[in-house]
Amino acid sequence: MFKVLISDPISDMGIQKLYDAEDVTVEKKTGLSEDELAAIIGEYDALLVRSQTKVTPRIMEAGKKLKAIGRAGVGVDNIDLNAATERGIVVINAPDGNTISTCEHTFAMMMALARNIPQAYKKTVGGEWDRKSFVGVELRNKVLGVIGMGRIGSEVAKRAKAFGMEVVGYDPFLTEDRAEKLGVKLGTVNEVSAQADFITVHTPLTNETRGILSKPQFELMKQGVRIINCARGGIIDEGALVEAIDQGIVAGAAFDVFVSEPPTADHPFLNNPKIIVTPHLGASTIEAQENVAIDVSEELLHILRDEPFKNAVNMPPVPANVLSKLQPYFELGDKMGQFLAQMVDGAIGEIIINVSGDLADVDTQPLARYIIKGVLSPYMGSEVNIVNSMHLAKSRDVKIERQKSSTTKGFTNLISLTLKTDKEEKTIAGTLLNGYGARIVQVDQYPVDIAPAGNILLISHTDKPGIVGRLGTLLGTNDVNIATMQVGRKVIGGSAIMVLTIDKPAEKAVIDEIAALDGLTSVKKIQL
Ligand SMILES: NC(=O)c1ccc[n+]([C@@H]2O[C@H](COP(=O)([O-])OP(=O)(O)OC[C@H]3O[C@@H](n4cnc5c(N)ncnc54)[C@H](O)[C@@H]3O)[C@@H](O)[C@H]2O)c1
Ligand SMILES: O=C(O)CC[C@@H](O)C(=O)O
Repeated sequence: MFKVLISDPISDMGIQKLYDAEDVTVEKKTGLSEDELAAIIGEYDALLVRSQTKVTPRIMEAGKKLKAIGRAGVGVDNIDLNAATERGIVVINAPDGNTISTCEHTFAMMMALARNIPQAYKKTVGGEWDRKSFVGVELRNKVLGVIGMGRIGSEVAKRAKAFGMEVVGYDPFLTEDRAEKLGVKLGTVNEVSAQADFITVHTPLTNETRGILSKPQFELMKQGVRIINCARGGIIDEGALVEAIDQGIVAGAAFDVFVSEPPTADHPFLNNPKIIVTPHLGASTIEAQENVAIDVSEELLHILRDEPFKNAVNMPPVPANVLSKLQPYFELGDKMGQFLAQMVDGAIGEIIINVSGDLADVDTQPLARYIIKGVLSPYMGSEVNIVNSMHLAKSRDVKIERQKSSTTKGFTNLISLTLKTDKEEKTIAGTLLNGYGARIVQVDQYPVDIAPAGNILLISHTDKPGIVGRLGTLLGTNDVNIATMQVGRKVIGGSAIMVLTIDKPAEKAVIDEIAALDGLTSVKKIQL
């Protein structure tokens, strides 16, 4: 008999399958402190949570029998995934069940914003009959900017079309084809910022998306733009938004999520009459809570019964003989993926992985999972992992090709990675060097020797005197210390690259200054 503990309020209808299962007993104990949970978790085979329970390494250490942790929802920010993976605990989530509810909440926020409903309600119930202060705007014929066109963003776009809005969207995975099918015009973040009357964000919170709408974007926006965030706090810079409201650029904003939740009483959003707020209610509908509970309960039963399951967000088992050959290359593969994903421009359409040497003797799928996780993680953050990376890439129509070849170019083993986007095709190669560890040994056609870690600047330029000096001076002036520097070229005076590792990330303004140097073709900031 398996024992399942439910430690957050979760829809009873949704977990009926667990109650009905003859091989499962279910106990509900909500509101437990970490101490209380740690004291009892040892009895249970599975734990089912929403977002309140923090499943820390200590809880997992105490959960000696734990086989699975289920999250009734999308974000697994409250579960320590590394600790779960280390202990072989499968973590599953329910990514689809709350899409529509969150999309509808976004629309509710957009309409409340357009018609000042919360503000008007407050005055009316306060006894005032004020019709002059709350003249709104129509959605029809307005431009909606959608940043992040995944599950929720795409549903929002569809509904906006029905309201007669024009939609302009940005997502690194949004190809021309898919955009056309959705009736969405493609744009960059800055283009979306400049064109939209309403802007809504639907990305995860990652290094790339943190502050994706900040001061420079607000400065590009139309006077009177309205902003909505029902995704994650921090995607829109909270301080810059308040400033843009004060400057009259932003007419109003609607937020369901905050950098820190719940926000403190002095949070600037709470006393601003132009900002409407809800307490992270996107997924709070009867239907969504039922859907996510059904999805996660079914998956938990599969895991407990050793049946195949799909929505794991951490690690699957790999046969020992395959693991021993591939494991040393997992981290390199992940870093190569992150490196190349930050190097390319455009929407990724194809990932080609080529291995040679001993690595070619085994099934390289587990390694490919790490590489693809690396490729997707700058866009998807902690949502992507080695269990779901292939699935996520394929579900976004990204073609994956695994090849084997006999050319190791003098190395014992070589991994070569190519990304094809709608704009370009780029390749890097990496290996493990005896005594030196992981190295990227080729970037495009140039031989290099880069440890894939820390802050890297990758610069394409024309090979001519003075560039290295000007760049060094510029970085020095901006207090950016160069740790290592390499240059590579094909012919004297031709195209060349420079790879610098620097001691701290370069600010956007510094990158812009570098890009403006005479002779430079491109500069890419890579963070590993
Ligand atoms: N308010 C709530 O209660 C609630 C409920 C559900 C989901 N969410 C949040 O909503 C967000 C979207 O959820 P989803 O289910 O649509 O996820 P999803 O994975 O289907 O879509 C996210 C999209 O963001 C894109 N993206 C990643 N980096 C980007 C970047 N730099 N610029 C533009 N786009 C980028 C991805 O390519 C992907 O298509 C998540 O943050 C999720 O946690 C909030
Ligand atoms: O209401 C919840 O459980 C949070 C939902 C949402 O933020 C998610 O990531 O699924």
